[in-house]
Amino acid sequence: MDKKEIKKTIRKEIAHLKKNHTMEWQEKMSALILSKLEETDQFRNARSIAIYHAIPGEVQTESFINKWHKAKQLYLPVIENDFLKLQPYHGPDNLKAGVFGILEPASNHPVDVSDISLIIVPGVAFDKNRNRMGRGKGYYDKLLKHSQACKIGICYEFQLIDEVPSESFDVPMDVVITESKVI
Ligand SMILES: Nc1nc2c(c(=O)[nH]1)N(C=O)[C@@H](CNc1ccc(C(=O)N[C@@H](CCC(=O)O)C(=O)O)cc1)CN2
Ligand SMILES: Nc1ncnc2c1ncn2[C@@H]1O[C@H](COP(=O)(O)OP(=O)(O)OP(=O)(O)O)[C@@H](O)[C@H]1O
Repeated sequence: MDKKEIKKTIRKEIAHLKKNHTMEWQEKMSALILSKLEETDQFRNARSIAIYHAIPGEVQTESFINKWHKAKQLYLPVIENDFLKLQPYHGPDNLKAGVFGILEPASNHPVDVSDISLIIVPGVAFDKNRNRMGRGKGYYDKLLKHSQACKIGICYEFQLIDEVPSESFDVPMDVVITESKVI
């Protein structure tokens, strides 16, 4: 199997594992994961932080976004012509459903990625070398390529696998956080 095929198989396996976890479980674990994130120096020192608005099965970020958006400048991804742009988050009333039904900021003032000091990255799976794979569209790879920011991947423990088949364009994380460890 080539790397693309292996990634496809992993995506199916993780999607299957996600079905075993209720939203209640996800909310509880997400709170644990995000409390570990809050304890990192990278988070404490960051003023401008990119995060994502979660969909079911991902580490749930809504309470965290509400908690921090006044103390830090938060940005959320918006898909524009097959590229991710980071738009400032101005509160829950300023969101609209974008492609794939993910909530995105409605305003259009994208920030330069070089102005962001920390990017919280979602992923389908990560490994102990902090390699990451996503949903297979390369959106985050293309965004992270242009960024010097600290990149922190967050996921549930069941999304940590032995080895993500990393390809030349995959950008590794600086830190990966699950409910039971910080890698
Ligand atoms: N919460 C969140 N926001 C994000 C991302 C993400 O992974 N999570 N993205 C990271 O790139 C971008 C959106 N990328 C996406 C890429 C593909 C699919 C997708 O293929 N959806 C399938 C089924 C869902 C699945 O893969 O399980 C579909 O709609 O048919 C969804 C989002 C930007 N915003
Ligand atoms: N830096 C890049 N420049 C151009 N194309 C890229 C780049 N990175 C990835 N791609 C393209 O995107 C496709 C998907 O890549 P990959 O499977 O690594 O996505 P992913 O990491 O799972 O997705 P995502 O980053 O959206 O979460 C690749 O086949 C590649 O052609």
